Amino acid sequence: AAMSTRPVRLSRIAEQMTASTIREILKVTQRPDIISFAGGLPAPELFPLEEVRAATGAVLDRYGPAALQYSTTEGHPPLRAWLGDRAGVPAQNVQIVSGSQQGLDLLGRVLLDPGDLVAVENPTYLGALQALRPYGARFVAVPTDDDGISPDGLDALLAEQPVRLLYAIPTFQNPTGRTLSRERREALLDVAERHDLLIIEDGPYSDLRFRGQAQPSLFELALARAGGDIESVRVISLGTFSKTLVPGLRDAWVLAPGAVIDKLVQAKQGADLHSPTLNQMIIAELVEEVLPRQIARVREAYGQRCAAMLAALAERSPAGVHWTRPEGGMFLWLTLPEGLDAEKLLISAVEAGVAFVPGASFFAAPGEGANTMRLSYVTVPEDRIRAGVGVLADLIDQRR
Ligand SMILES: Cc1ncc(COP(=O)(O)O)c(CN[C@@H](CCCC(=O)O)C(=O)O)c1O
Repeated sequence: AAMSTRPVRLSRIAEQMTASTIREILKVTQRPDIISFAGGLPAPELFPLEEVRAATGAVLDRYGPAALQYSTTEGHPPLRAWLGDRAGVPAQNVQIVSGSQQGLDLLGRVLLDPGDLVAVENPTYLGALQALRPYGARFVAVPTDDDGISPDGLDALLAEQPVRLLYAIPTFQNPTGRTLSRERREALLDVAERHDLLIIEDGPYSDLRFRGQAQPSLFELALARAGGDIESVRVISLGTFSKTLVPGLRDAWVLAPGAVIDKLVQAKQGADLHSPTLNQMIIAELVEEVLPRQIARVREAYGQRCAAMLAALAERSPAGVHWTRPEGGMFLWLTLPEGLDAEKLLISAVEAGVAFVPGASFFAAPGEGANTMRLSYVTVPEDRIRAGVGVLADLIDQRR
């Protein structure tokens, strides 16, 4: 029968899929009056709109119809070459993906077997949990402290459990805003080498430093240890233009050994054939001049907005609440007094016109982090940051 009232039977993988809390909250925060500290959405008023308009014209003039035609899965050659040069790797070790979110999905597909143990920070980026879970990943939390991943804790974990890979955000971590020190990065690589551990380093915020000392990525350190030979590097690097240029063009990349890139290409052929041709060409047009200027602009603005949020929190210092002090990135992480439920707080906060992401969704283990929450300080201007923090502080104090 072509028609039926029986529900369509979904796959077992589909059954394991969950919604992204951030994406669900974003639907609510479309209301213009909402002060949203929820999504890690870059400040829209800082987008290089005119530069994108000019780049689009230049690309269409230069490439004509080819800019709108199918293109190769690996990605736009000038963009891969630029990224390869910047990372010190051959262009064939650079794979363009439609957002680092697609990079996570494709890496899950080519690296994970059902049941594989994936070590993650606790808390970690919920989009990684969402991307990897359908491939059968079982998550195990790496011991972390106020300074991020504990290399000794990871060493102990690896001695006990057959971890398939570590997924980490060492620089301006999502959701905590923490950054691993240089010595922890070195110690982490020592532990990884000892256990032959594969690391996926996700670094969307690495360029957004507004305080403190710049740190080399795990990938850079591992490439140096390998004498520049990426084929023997066991850190796969994810990067994106979403946080430094614009997120809506969905342009990001993966740096990996050739064997992984070859499989990513095949997985991507099956997923979407290639990333949008025009978008890649526009980004390639912007990387030389506009990107450095834009990075300087957003660092300045985000540093001011972070300072505004920290000042508002310090001023109101809601009783029993503590928070992280990021050196860069987009987020800070609040821990509420025990017993205070951030998901309940969100309901009254949205009624009062403020949104944030409750922390529980960032924990791989269910039931953890009920009294935690993530605040993004980049999307709204400073006066609305102060107002929004005031509303949250009042709600928290009322719940004391
Ligand atoms: C650690 C980490 N890895 C990958 C991504 C996805 O970035 P892409 O735009 O796919 O390159 C992100 C972006 N996460 C933001 C944006 C999600 C925005 C959204 O779901 O609309 C957030 O946590 O709010 C990230 O934080």
